[in-house]
Amino acid sequence: MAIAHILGYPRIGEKRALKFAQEAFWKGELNATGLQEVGKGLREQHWQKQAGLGFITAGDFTFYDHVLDHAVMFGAVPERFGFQRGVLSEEQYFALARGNASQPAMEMTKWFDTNYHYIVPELSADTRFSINAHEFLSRLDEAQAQGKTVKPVLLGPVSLLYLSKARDRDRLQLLDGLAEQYAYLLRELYHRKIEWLQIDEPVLALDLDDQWLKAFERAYAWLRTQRPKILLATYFANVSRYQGFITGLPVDGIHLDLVRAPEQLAPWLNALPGHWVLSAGVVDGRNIWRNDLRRSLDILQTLAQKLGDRLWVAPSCSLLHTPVTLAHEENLDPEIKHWLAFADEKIAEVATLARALNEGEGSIASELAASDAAVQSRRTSSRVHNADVQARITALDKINPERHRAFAERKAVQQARYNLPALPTTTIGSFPQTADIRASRAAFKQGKLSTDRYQQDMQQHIEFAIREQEALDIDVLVHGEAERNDMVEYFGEQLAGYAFTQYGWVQSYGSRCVKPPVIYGDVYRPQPMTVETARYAQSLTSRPVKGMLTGPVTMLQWSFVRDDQPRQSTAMQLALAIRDEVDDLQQAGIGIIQIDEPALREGLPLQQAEWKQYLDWAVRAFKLSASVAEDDTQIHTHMCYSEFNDILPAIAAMDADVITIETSRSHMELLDGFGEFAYPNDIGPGVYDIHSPRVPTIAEIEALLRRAASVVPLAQLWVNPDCGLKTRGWAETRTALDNMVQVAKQLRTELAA
Ligand SMILES: CN1c2c(nc(N)[nH]c2=O)NC[C@@H]1CNc1ccc(C(=O)N[C@@H](CCC(=O)N[C@@H](CCC(=O)N[C@@H](CCC(=O)O)C(=O)O)C(=O)O)C(=O)O)cc1
Ligand SMILES: N[C@@H](CCS)C(=O)O
Ligand SMILES: [Zn+2]
Repeated sequence: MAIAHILGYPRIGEKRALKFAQEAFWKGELNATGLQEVGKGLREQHWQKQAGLGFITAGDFTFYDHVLDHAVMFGAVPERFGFQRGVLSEEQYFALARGNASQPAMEMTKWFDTNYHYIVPELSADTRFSINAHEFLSRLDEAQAQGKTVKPVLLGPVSLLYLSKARDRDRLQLLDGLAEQYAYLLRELYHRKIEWLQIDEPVLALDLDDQWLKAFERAYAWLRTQRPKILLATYFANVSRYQGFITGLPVDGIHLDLVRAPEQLAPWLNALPGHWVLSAGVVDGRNIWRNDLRRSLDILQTLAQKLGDRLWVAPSCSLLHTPVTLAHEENLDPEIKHWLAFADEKIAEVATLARALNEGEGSIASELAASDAAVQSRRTSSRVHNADVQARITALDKINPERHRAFAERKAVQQARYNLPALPTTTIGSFPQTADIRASRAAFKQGKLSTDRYQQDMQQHIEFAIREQEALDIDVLVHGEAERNDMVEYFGEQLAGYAFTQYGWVQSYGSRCVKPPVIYGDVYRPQPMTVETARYAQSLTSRPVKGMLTGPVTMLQWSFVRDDQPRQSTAMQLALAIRDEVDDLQQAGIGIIQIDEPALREGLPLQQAEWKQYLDWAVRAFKLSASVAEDDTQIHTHMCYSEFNDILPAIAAMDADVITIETSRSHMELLDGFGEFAYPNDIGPGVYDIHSPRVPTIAEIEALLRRAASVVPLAQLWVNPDCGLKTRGWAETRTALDNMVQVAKQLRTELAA
């Protein structure tokens, strides 16, 4: 019997019940019991949806982040919070993720190459791991009460350690202490008669040195006896190069991502130990396309002949990265909707595939026919293919990706045009997305507010933001992005080749979600997207207002993308669409234009051997979008949420006139890279951590700016926050920016003296 299962299910609920409960709890509008009830209800719902599978998966739910939950479960709560060992209250748990009055939050960073962010465990020489699995086990009890076979999931010890940061000690020295605690937990699961446990070791997707590979041997040696059978789950890459190590581990099966890395199947089939199961991840857990069941079945049937009962069928990775269900999507074009599968539909797909293996292809005749029809319609639909876009792409080589003149000459003409002071101040684009703004948009979307009224509302918010910035005496203004639901979705809604959903939410971090739009066809820009708004904002002030665009790589990275052509082909189409907008903005008199690329680093392949190829096309896409700018049009770009030291040459090759980049959260660590690599153009290292409601003091901002000035020549330096301010409130934003401008002015005076 082939078994169908999933590696994990989205936690947020069909209509984001988790988000609303979390935020109500944080506002004091819901108590801890109420919050726990919402969690319990969601878990039950998620298990019911998995009822047709061979297992229901437990341990994948979290009230904030699963990496944080593991740190808490294994007793790695940072001492600085002063919490007593043992079970944390809900307030204490959230304090770790979000900070409290006395402590900043734990660090948050990107989960591999996804748009999900995890909380980075903080370790030190004093860390003493000590298991407290009360919550994990009580959720396991809940799952078992569903009357189904339960497969719990854990993040593995090596990945947990690798993803942590240790202040004053080599993390590997902490490995045995951690693995020992895992062994206690596994023993408990064994006594509870759990037959299979899934252990995720996603770091196997990365380039690991010998030390880390040996860490697997050492950690898993603790897990040899008195434990359930272990399915070692890998995803996001080909892991066959570590086969020698992996097959030596005391586990009982492996999950492979056969969507991202189908080429690893053959080597694995040859090397699979005789008693291991193979969980074949054939349904795409990172994208929303309906599975081509016939194609999957071809692969699976060959596997089944060889493996028999040792074959499991699964999505490629946890379904955390897909929206929950298509069930509530009423506005999607029916043809396009027919091409899609969200988490619930993917569960049905793996169940269908397993049924075909167990009961014969005839048992899924109607599902196969529907899948064939969807494949055929997507392949031939006129919605997908556009001759004009193809013609432009064919002629791509005729577009010069370089600006007309070199940076130094451009800088001179731009300075002549704008006459900005030394250390110019600016912000990154968004100002607080207030409840007012969101309520207007919600009313507009529900048809309760006319287009005219909505636009008037947005203009009022824009005018408010402009006046605030003038009062703060900022040099280069922004319109504040009030009209944007999201920096990617907003453009996706206006570009041809894109579809967008009503409830296709995916968790980004904590309670924050994004609704990635879907690129289903050739992308082009039917009409200008931001020109009227930019023109309006500029009409309100004599100071320059930056036009604000999302760049092609970020549009690609934060959308669900076509799987019927290479990513880079879609990136070039996006680049041309943005290029058209840059040109229209400059024709409309907008002389400073920011093309945001926060996801450029995130899109970097997980394995270094593939970096160059990616960076070549990603940088080219950005340059194509920007090179239409005249020399006196100043192109800014912005990056955040990542560490950039390893790609500084590629960032420099983008040749933006100014880059504003997140640095304050990491205490300007980025600037260490400047020792070896002198960034050639202007740069604004962030001096205000916008992730925290805490207002940075003048002294803090000054220290950061002085640190920046010790590495970057003053003539190249801009002063700005780390990122946009959409998640902040106006009161804190105003004070923080006031402090920032004061510091810039003070340093300017010092310079002039
Ligand atoms: C910079 N970041 C972004 C990433 N990815 C993106 N696609 N976009 C990004 O900006 N990745 C890295 C980071 C991640 N950071 C964030 C930060 C903040 C959010 C966030 O605030 N998300 C919002 C949803 C934003 C949105 O789409 N808003 C819509 C709909 C608002 C809504 O929920 N409306 C309610 C009713 C209105 C009300 O009364 O509030 C409803 O529809 O029910 C809009 O503004 O129109 C969030 O709430 O989670 C995400 C990632
Ligand atoms: N312009 C965007 C960039 C976020 S990364 C903003 O300010 O929100
Ligand atoms: Zn940003």
